[in-house]
Amino acid sequence: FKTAREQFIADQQKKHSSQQGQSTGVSVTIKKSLGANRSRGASSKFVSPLPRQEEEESGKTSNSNQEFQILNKQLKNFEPKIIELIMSEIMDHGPPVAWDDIAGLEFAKTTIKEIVVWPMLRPDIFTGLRGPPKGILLFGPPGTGKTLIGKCIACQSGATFFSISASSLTSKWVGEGEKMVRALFAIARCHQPAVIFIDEIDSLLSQRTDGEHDSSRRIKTEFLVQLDGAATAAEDRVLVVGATNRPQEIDEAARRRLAKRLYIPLPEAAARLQIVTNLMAQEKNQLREQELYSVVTATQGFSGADMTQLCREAALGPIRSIQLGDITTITAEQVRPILYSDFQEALNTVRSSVSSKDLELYEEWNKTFGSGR
Ligand SMILES: Nc1ncnc2c1ncn2[C@@H]1O[C@H](COP(=O)(O)OP(=O)(O)OP(=O)(O)O)[C@@H](O)[C@H]1O
Repeated sequence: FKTAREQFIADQQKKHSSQQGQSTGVSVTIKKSLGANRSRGASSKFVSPLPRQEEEESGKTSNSNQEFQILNKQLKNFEPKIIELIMSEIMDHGPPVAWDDIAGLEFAKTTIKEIVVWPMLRPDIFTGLRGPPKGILLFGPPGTGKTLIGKCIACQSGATFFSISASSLTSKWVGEGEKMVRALFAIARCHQPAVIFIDEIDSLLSQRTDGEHDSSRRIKTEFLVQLDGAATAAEDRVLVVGATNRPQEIDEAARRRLAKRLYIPLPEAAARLQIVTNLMAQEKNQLREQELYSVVTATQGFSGADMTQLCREAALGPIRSIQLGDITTITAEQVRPILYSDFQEALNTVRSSVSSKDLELYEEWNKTFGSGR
C-alpha cells in the first residue's frame, strides 16, 4: 500500500520518464545557486508538496486521498525535478523569527501585522474591503531587515515560507524561470497560508524594456499573471513580499500591483542599541551602559547588517589579544571578555555601507510612492 505522497511521486516520475532525454532539466550543478542564502541546518528537512501528511499518517486516509487527487491534478503538469527543487531549495526551513528579533521599524511592523498577519490568521473576519493585499513591497537600504521581516510574517502567521532571489530566476534559470514561477505559485497554493519572499524584486519587475531578453519578459509576465490572481482563487492565502534596494527601477504596472509599499529605513539609535545589546547578551563581555551608548552614538548611519558586522569584529578583539603560541592551548574560560576598546578598534575598520546620497533617494521615493505616514 503506497502513501499518497509515494503514489504522487511515482506517478510524476512515470509521466516524465519518457521525456527525460529531451528535458531541458535543471541540473544538479546549478542547484546551489538557487534561492536566497539561508541557513540550512539540522532543522532543514524535505517537506512533501502534499500538505497534511501527518493527518494521513495518523489514519485520516479518505480525506487525504481526496486531497491527494486534487493536488495531483494541480501539480501534475510540473516536472518532479522542478517540484523537488522548489521544495528543497526555495521552501525555507531555517530557524523561526519573532517580532522582537527585529529591532526598531515599529511603523512597518504594526502596519504589517494589521494588513497581512491578522488577515492570514483570521481570514473569516478579514473579508471584502478588509481583505489582505496580494503583494507588498519592502524597500530601503541593504541590510536593514527586509528578509527578517519576510520570514517573521511567515512565522507569525503560521505560513509556509518560500524565499527566492529574483536574479536567480532571470539569470540562472534561463529557459526555466517561467515554469519555476508557475510551479512556485502552484506549490505555495498547496501549502497555504504561504508567503513568497522575492529578494531583489527590481530585477524581475524593472522598467527597462530595451534589449530585454524574451525570457525575462516572459518571466515578468508570468509573475504578474500569478500576482494578479488570474490563476488564483480569491480565497487563496498566498502573499508575495517583494524586497528591493532599488525601488526606482520598478515599473509602474508592477508598482500598482504592490499596493502597500513600506520603507524599511536605517535603524535609529534605540534600534542600534537593541541590536548591540541582543548580540552582546550571547557573549562574555564587560561593556558598561555608558559604553554601549557611546557605541550607539558612533554608529549613526549604520545599517542593521553593519551593526552585526561591527559586533563580530569587536568579538574578535579578545582572540587577537591572545599570544600566538597560546592559541592552541588556551581554554575557552581563559579568553577575556569583550571590552569597549574592542569596539573602538572595530570602528576603525567597519564603516557604514549606505551613502547619504542613497538615503536621499530612498526618502524621496518614499515621499512619492511609499505607504508611510
Ligand atoms: N532591524 C534589525 N534588527 C535586527 N537585526 C537586523 C536588523 N536589520 C538587519 N539586521 C541584521 O542584518 C542581517 C541582514 O538583514 P536582512 O538580510 O534582513 O537585510 P535586508 O534588508 O534583507 O538586506 P538586503 O537588502 O541586503 O537583502 C540580519 O540577519 C540581521 O543580523
